[in-house]
Amino acid sequence: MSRFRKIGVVGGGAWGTALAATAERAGRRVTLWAREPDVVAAIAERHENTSFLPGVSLNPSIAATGDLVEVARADALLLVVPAQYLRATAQALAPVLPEGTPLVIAAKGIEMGSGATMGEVLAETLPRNPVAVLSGPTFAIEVARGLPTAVTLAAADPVLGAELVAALGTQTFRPYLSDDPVGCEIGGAVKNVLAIACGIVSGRGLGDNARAALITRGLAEMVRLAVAKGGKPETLMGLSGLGDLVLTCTAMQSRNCSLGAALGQGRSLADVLGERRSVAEGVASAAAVAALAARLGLDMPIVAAVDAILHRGAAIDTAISSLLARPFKAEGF
Ligand SMILES: NC(=O)c1ccc[n+]([C@@H]2O[C@H](COP(=O)([O-])OP(=O)(O)OC[C@H]3O[C@@H](n4cnc5c(N)ncnc54)[C@H](O)[C@@H]3O)[C@@H](O)[C@H]2O)c1
Ligand SMILES: O=P(O)(O)OC[C@H](O)CO
Repeated sequence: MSRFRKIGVVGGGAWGTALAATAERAGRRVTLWAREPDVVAAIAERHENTSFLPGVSLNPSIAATGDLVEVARADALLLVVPAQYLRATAQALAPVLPEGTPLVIAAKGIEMGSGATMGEVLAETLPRNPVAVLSGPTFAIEVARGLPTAVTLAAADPVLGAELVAALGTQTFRPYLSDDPVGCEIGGAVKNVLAIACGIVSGRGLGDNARAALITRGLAEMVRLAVAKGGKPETLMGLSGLGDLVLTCTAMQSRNCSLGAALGQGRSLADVLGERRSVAEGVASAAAVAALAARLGLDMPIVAAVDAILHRGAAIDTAISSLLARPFKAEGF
C-alpha cells in the first residue's frame, strides 16, 4: 500500500486540475489548492474547473480549497503554479508544510532574474522537503480525459521516485522513472521557448523543413544547457526532452506554439497575451534561459533569437536572417 494516500495539488490551472483528476483515478485522495475563489467554488460545487479546464467533469471526491494549510496536510504535494510564481507560493507554504513532505515539480520554466530552475527555487525556499520532477508531453485536456500519456518522473532518490511512480501511475498515465531531475526540468523549460520559435516559423509560412531543423537544433541547445547544469544528455532524448519538444512544436493546441504562430503572422506580443488568461511559459523562460546561457557561456542561438523577438524589439525577419547567416558547422551537440 502506498504511503502517498493523500495528494495535494498546488495550482488550479489546467495542469493542476488534470493532475488532480489523474491522481484520483490512481486511487489517491486529492485536495486541490487554487488561488482564485471562483475556481475553488466551481470545483467544490460543480466539480468542474470552468475557468481553466472547462468541459471536464471531475470526480466529486476531489476537494478544492483556497487554504494552503489544508493542502499542506497531504502526504505529497504536486507543485503546479506557473514557474514565475513558484518562489512566492513556496514561501507561503514554508510556515505550514511539514518537514519531509515530498514535493513534485510539475511547472515548466526557469525563473527570470535569478535564472534558477524550479528545483533550485525549492532548495532555497523549502530546503527540508525532498523534491521530484514530473514532466513530459502532456496536454492537460488529454490527461484529464484519460487519454494515453507517458511522462518522466525524476528524483535523485530512487526510492522516492519509485514510490511516486506507483502512487500516480495508471494504465493511461504512465510515468517512466529517471534519476535526473535537472535534465528533466531543463527539457520542460526550454521546449516552451523552442515551441514559440516553431510557431513563429509556421506563422511566417517557412515550411515543415524549417520546423524540423528548429526541433533538432533546438534539442542540441537543450542538451548543452542540461549538461552545463549537471544533467544527463540521455534524459533529453526521452519524454521530458525530445518527447515534449515534438509535441509542443507540432501542435497548435500548445499555448506556446500558437503564441509564436500569432507573432509570425504579424500580431504583437501584448495583443496575444492580452486576450489570454492561460500561461505561455516560454515568454518568461526565453528571457531567463537566454540570460542563463549567456552567463554560462553557452551557444543557444534559437533561444537568443526568441528572446530578442519577444523582449528586445528585434524584428522577426531580421532575427531569422541572423540565424540563417550563421557559419556552417559540424553537426552535434
Ligand atoms: N496546461 C498544460 O497542458 C500543461 C501541461 C504540462 C505542464 N504545464 C505547466 O503547468 C504550469 C501551470 O500551467 P497551467 O496550464 O496549469 O496554467 P493555466 O494557464 O491553465 O492557468 C494559469 C495559472 O496561473 C495562475 N496564476 C496567475 N497569476 C498568478 C499569480 N499572481 N500567482 C500565482 N498563480 C497565478 C492561475 O492561478 C492559474 O493556475 C506551467 O508551468 C505549465 O507550463 C501545463
Ligand atoms: O500548451 P503549452 O505550450 O503550455 O504546453 C503544454 C505542455 O507543456 C505540453 O507538454
